[in-house]
Amino acid sequence: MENGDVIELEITDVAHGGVFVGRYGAPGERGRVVFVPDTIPGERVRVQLVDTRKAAFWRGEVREVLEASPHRRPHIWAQADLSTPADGRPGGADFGHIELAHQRALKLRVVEDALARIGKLDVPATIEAPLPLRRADGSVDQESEDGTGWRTRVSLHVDDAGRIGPFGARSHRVVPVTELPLATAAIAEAAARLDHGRPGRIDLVQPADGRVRVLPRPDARPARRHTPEVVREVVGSREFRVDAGGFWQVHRLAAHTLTGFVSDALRDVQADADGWHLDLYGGVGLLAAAIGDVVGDGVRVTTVESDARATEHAGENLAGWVGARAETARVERWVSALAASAGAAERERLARGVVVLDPPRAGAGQATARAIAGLGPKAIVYVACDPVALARDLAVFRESGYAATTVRAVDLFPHSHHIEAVVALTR
Ligand SMILES: C[S@@+](CC[C@H](N)C(=O)[O-])C[C@H]1O[C@@H](n2cnc3c(N)ncnc32)[C@H](O)[C@@H]1O
Repeated sequence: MENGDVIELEITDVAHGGVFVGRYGAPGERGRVVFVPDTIPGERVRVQLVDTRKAAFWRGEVREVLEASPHRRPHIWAQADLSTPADGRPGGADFGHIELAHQRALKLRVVEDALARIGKLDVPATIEAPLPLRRADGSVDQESEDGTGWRTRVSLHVDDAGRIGPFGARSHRVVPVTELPLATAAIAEAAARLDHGRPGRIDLVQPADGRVRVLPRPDARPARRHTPEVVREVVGSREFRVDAGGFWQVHRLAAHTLTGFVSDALRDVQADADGWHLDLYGGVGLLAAAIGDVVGDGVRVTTVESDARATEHAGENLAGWVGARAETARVERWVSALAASAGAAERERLARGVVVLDPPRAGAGQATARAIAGLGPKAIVYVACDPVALARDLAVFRESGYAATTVRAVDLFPHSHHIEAVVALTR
């Protein structure tokens, strides 16, 4: 077979990365794996092959759904629907054609598969929606019924012709759009008003004050950089300073939800004031604050983050705890330097402490995971945004004597394949 050929496939599974799996071959044979987006396990689809170079698998695109899954829905983003020609479909909502509850069942399957196949781990996993937030005035902020309107951060792109929009599905082609259903209403309105920009990126950010900031990030950067605006985010009764363009969780309920999940895990492992706790890949100190709230005023916690401005904010955000420190460093270097320099008293406090880590998509990696385990903390709480990287790191932690009892996934990215998970590990 070659690119352009059209085949019929039965879709049998979901894979990591927002694609689905069918096998092409004669009846009775295992057949060649074909990865296809925009479909659902159980569907029969007509697929055009778009990449047949590899021996192990091919890639295809759906041309027609012959037998639809009962979980198929009109796409949440009309322009991303299969009825739009492929080059006019925006990316970022690759599960938007699937009923919300079924998206979560599929994401759980991806997490379970990664744990079993890549991590060789037999750990049960669960999946939940973002936690509802009860405000001081008694009102409850919760996920919208259809799972839209959650993005408080959106990146759009401007191409050389001045077109503004998200990138297309699986491409770096700018696709102008008339709506942004995953964004908050205020961001969608601000995006609709954008009518020009220099080639590059435009970020739209809506912090807790509700006002949308438009942050142009042209490819041709100005010689003189301006000091970034600092905005305020709110989680429960706590405030966090963060650069408008700096890292903050994207779903409007994410910071609150992760604080809840991490606090539950810290209570489960009985984090207390005896230990020296670490918040690795700490950003502006969101999870260090969760440690402080669970452990109490006497907490000793250090947050480690590579971005100097984020660390500066973490220092201020955690100023209410005298035992809190914020350090700018790469985690891999900081942990090995600590391992080399810690004296007996520090080792003892580390052994009674908990390490919370929230690495970027690539995970901590083998060497860093091993070095973290080498510090010998009483427990590790891992916040992961990629199930495959999580499974790899959990396997390293298991070899180092740390076991997880459950993996608690949470859907902080509805209508996309992305998934977050929180895992508590003890020795
Ligand atoms: C997923 S974010 C988590 C931030 C924080 N826990 C939160 O929830 O707001 C990961 C953070 O790790 C930082 N980072 C990435 N690679 C790093 C490294 N090698 N060492 C230290 N920090 C790193 C990023 O700048 C980012 O702030």
